Amino acid sequence: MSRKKTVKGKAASSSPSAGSPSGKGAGKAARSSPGIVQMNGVVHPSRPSISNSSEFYDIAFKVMLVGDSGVGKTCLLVRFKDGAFLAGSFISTVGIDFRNKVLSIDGVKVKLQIWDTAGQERFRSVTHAYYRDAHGETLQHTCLYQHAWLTEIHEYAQQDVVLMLLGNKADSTHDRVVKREDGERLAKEFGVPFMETSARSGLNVELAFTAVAKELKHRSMKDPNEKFKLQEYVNKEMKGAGCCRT
Ligand SMILES: Nc1nc2c(ncn2[C@@H]2O[C@H](COP(=O)(O)OP(=O)(O)OP(=O)(O)O)[C@@H](O)[C@H]2O)c(=O)[nH]1
Ligand SMILES: [Mg+2]
Repeated sequence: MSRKKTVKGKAASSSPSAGSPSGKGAGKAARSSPGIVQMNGVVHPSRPSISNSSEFYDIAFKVMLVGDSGVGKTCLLVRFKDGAFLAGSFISTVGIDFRNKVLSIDGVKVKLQIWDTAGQERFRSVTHAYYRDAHGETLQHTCLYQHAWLTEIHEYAQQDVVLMLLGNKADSTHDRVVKREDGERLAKEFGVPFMETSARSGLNVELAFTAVAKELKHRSMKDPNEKFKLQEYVNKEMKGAGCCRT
């Protein structure tokens, strides 16, 4: 199989240890990501950004993180990409940003281009424009609004998009808003896989993205000898909130 090279955008090269990853901030500075430049939250067409860091891959997919503001989308992405937790004050994402990560799935290099969207209502029209090309989506939920998010995905995303519902902040009874049973019930209602995650402890973060990558790879390669059931895989691999998987 021929290998392609991935070029990361500027967003992928920023350091989380700086405390303010790309995609966060007051929106004063211009930053670039593929095809867009964000300036004070306004999106303008542009050329793709150039970076000297690259990695080979076989297939690529676009995954979007969507959900209410403050549920931990950016922290989940930073945990997955860099293995770090963004402690400190909450800085809401302005517009949209992305990071690339290449996973090795059953010997195939799968590149996930993960888009971190802004949960704030005022950026919703920006997010809508990105749904169309997304192959996978993960949702984080704080409350009953998930019905609205799922409805929105059905309206704007491709019909066969891979969905995963995540209940983040499983490490903290204080910070979490939704009980596990409620998350499970909602996921069942919509027929999507569900798992609890924690960007702080790392619980199930790798698993969430790997499961989506496996499902996408399985669908795209259509290997009749390979059987993969997303929900079964998640149920088998998932760790409880009491555990410490990172
Ligand atoms: N306890 C705990 N706190 C978390 C976790 N994930 C994120 N947080 C905290 O929740 C706050 C919001 O996290 P973000 O990742 O910035 O939230 P977001 O969903 O990206 O928000 P928007 O960019 O506004 O859409 C921050 O103060 C984080 O430190 C987690 O797993 N556990
Ligand atoms: Mg954010």
